[in-house]
Amino acid sequence: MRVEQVRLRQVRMPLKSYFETSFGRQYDREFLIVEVRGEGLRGYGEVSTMAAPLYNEETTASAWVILEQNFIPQVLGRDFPHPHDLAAALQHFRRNHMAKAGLENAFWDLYARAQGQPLWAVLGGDPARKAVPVGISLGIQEHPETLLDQIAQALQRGYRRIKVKIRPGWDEPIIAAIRERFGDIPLMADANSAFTLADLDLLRRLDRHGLMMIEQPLAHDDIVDHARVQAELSTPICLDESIHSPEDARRALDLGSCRIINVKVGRVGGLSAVQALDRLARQRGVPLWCGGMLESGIGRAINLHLTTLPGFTLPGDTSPSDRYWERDIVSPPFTLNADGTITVPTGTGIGVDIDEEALDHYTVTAKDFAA
Ligand SMILES: O=C(O)CCC(=O)c1ccccc1C(=O)O
Ligand SMILES: [Mg+2]
Repeated sequence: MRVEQVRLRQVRMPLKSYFETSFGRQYDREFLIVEVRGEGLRGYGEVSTMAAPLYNEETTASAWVILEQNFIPQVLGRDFPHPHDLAAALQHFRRNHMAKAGLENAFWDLYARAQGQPLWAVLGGDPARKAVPVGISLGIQEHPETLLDQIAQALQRGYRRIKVKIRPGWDEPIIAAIRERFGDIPLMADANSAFTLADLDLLRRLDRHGLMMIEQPLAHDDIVDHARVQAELSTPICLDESIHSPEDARRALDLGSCRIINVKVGRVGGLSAVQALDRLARQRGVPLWCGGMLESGIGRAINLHLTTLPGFTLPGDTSPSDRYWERDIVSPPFTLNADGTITVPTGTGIGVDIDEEALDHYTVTAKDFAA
């Protein structure tokens, strides 16, 4: 399959309500959509960067430059029999994983469409997973009552687990209040690196609440201190920010830095890396789940397909479109089934139709690259 043309778009979508984590409050999403064309077909990928380097070091602007100057010239006009071959052609470029994943995943979509297969099938997903169980990630609020109301609503809608964001000052007492009101619900907390080894006492207090896991309590670039904390806690630590590749995951598991891994396809550099992580996790008996970056319907579709890989055994952060957007860029938008699952699209490729009008509406800039 030859990469004949690439269209890069910078997109800005306002969130229905702000999303606050330990690193800040977001009112909208600014990211890139990559469209790859070949053999009369189009494939789509999403670059899940943020406008500022708050979650990781990439930004939407840096991803644009790297794609334009390095990644797109590397693949344009070339023929790749399989997406793994395109991934291999980008492998010598260091990091910039979200930019890389946007391009590689668009080619996966194109490849799957050319094969007449859904993305999940070419990835090696489990055909029995017609729908995947999902959870919700709830941001930091002005008042604890607001969060408790949101949890009540999420449970009523059928979400399979509740994740709440924590940071110093919005931590153990919040979890205690949730346990007090809702009892033994499937509950976890995500610190987005807001704590240090000096907070070990606080982490021990959190440990008493029987959480499913504590996500990324310590620094974004650490796997050593996390191992020390994991040795002290009975609650599994889940790493997010610290895992950039299957090799990072192997090292973290060897060190005992975590017992669960949050997989974000952008953070690890594309669907080929996700397949390798899935194999590693099954060998090691480590549960995986699909993380989220407040994706549009395109990134969301990709997340649903990859969650059919057999190592993904816990509910992910893939909520339905109306949790984030007044109008999504795919049609129909994703909805939550009453049993807390989202149905995996069945069409070829990512299996969703692009709402071109909505996509154009949200597009800030676009550029075409031809072989
Ligand atoms: O609903 C989602 O997409 C998950 C949201 C989420 O938790 C998140 C959103 C932006 C940046 C980091 C994270 C995270 O998982 O740490
Ligand atoms: Mg996280």
